[in-house]
Parts: sequence; structure tokens; C-alpha cells
Amino acid sequence: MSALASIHDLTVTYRRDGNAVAALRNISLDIVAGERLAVIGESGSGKSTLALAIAGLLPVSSAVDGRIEWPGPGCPPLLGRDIGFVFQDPSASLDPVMTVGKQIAEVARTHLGLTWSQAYAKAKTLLERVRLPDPDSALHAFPHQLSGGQKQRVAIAAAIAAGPKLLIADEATSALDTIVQAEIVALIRRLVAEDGMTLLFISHDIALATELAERIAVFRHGQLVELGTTARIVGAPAQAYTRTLLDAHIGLDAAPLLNRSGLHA
Ligand SMILES: Nc1ncnc2c1ncn2[C@@H]1O[C@H](COP(=O)(O)OP(=O)(O)OP(=O)(O)O)[C@@H](O)[C@H]1O
Repeated sequence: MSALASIHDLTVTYRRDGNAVAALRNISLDIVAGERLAVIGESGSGKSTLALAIAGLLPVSSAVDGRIEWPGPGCPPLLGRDIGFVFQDPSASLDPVMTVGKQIAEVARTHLGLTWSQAYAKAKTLLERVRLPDPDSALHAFPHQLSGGQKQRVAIAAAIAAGPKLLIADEATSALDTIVQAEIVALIRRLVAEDGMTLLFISHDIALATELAERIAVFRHGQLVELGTTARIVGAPAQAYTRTLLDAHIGLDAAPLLNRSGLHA
């Protein structure tokens, strides 16, 4: 089990209205190559800040202490080539005036050195892989012509176009309705398996996290509260806060969490 990334003592502080906001405090965590790791926690717990720090996307105004090591070859990783990032809102991550095909092809052309015609062929294959209906027409469609779930499929296709080793999905299903959420989770699971990617799945939804992840990291107020296998976190949480998160979910919707995780009858 080798680490794809090793996070050491990471502290991130933002400035807001002249005040310092500590978004992450002394986080140490390994992302194991090939694993599916979920980061869960309530709003404001620092999940997105962790994702942005790993992707090298923190705003310049933030202060960062600690370090992230990438032990493998060819490091540090390049966003778009080595790290694919899927954001919550596909409308914000897609260019509204560029066709879907061009947006995906551009990633492949930039990072894989393909010609435009090779890159468009790759884009079509990717649209097939993310199961967009009628990929030939979709190549020439603009984002506003697609549904929210279809746009997220396109954003995922663009994120994996260069064959990244790490896919970060930051609340990638939160803006979608429940059925589409489940479809996108299934899609991410399949693509990660097919391409042998490592997955960092950021979510406030513990049920979705249990469905997808092999390990879960629980964040609260910028701190890593608990880290363990999904089975252990769900079956025997060590921290009261984790239990509260589980109980909050179970109170609302017990059966799906337990059944979908496959951990209990
Ligand atoms: N660009 C920013 N400038 C100032 N403060 C920020 C910035 N981004 C995040 N914060 C603050 O940092 C803390 C952690 O935010 P972060 O977005 O990482 O949490 P989160 O767990 O992802 O929350 P959510 O699920 O609501 O996105 C919060 O207090 C938030 O208000």
C-alpha cells in the first residue's frame, strides 16, 4: 500500500474581513494509491479546502503551513493531466460558449499532445464512456442544451480526458436529484475501476460516501476527527462526532445507509 500523496501537518488559513479563518488545522493523512477515500463532514468543516490544497487550487490569499508530498514518479502532479477535478456545479466548470466536444478535446490535446482530430475522436470515446446519449450530437452541443446530470457527465469526461491518476470529486453529486446522484456515483465508481484511478470523494452525505469509499475520513471544524475503513467507521465509530453523523442519517433514512453500504443485512 504505497501513498499517492502524503499530507503532513497541513494548516490552511483564509483572510476574511481582516480576520484569519482557520479552514484546516494540522491535517496529516495519506491517500493510498488506488484507493477510494471519502472525506465527510458538515458544511464548513474544511473538506473543499483539503481538495483545493491537494489540487494546488487554493486562492493566493490563503496561508498554507505544512506540506503535501507526492512520492511517485513525475511529481509534483499537474492539474488536468495527473489530477482530474470534478466540482459541485457543472455549469460553473463548463464554458457556456464552447461545445462539449471542444472542451473535452482541449484537455486531451493540451495534456496528451494529440492533434485536434485525434482529440475529438478521444472526446467522442469519452462521451460514450460516460454514457451520454447520442455522443455524436453531444460533441456539438453547448452545455445549456444538456440536463444537470448530463453536464456533470461531460465534466467528468473532461476531468478524466488526460488519464489522471487521481480523481477528486468535490460534492460532485450534491446539486443533482437523488436518482441522478446514484447514477453519477455509479459512473464514478465504474470509471475509477476501469482506469485504475485513485478517488478522493468529498461529500457531506455519509450514505453516498459509504456506497463508494473503502476508507472514510471524518472532518470537523478543520480537523481530522477520525479515519478508518468504511466498515469500521459505520460499524464501530470511535468518535462521538462520527456517531452523531451516522445517527443523524439513520434518524432520517436508516435502511438506505445500511443496505447500500452492504455492511449490514
Ligand atoms: N475563499 C475563502 N475565503 C475565506 N474563507 C473561506 C474561503 N473558502 C472557505 N472559507 C472558510 O473556510 C472554512 C472551511 O470551508 P470549506 O469550504 O473548506 O468547508 P466545506 O466542509 O467544504 O464546506 P461546504 O460543504 O459548505 O463547502 C469555512 O469556515 C469557510 O467559510
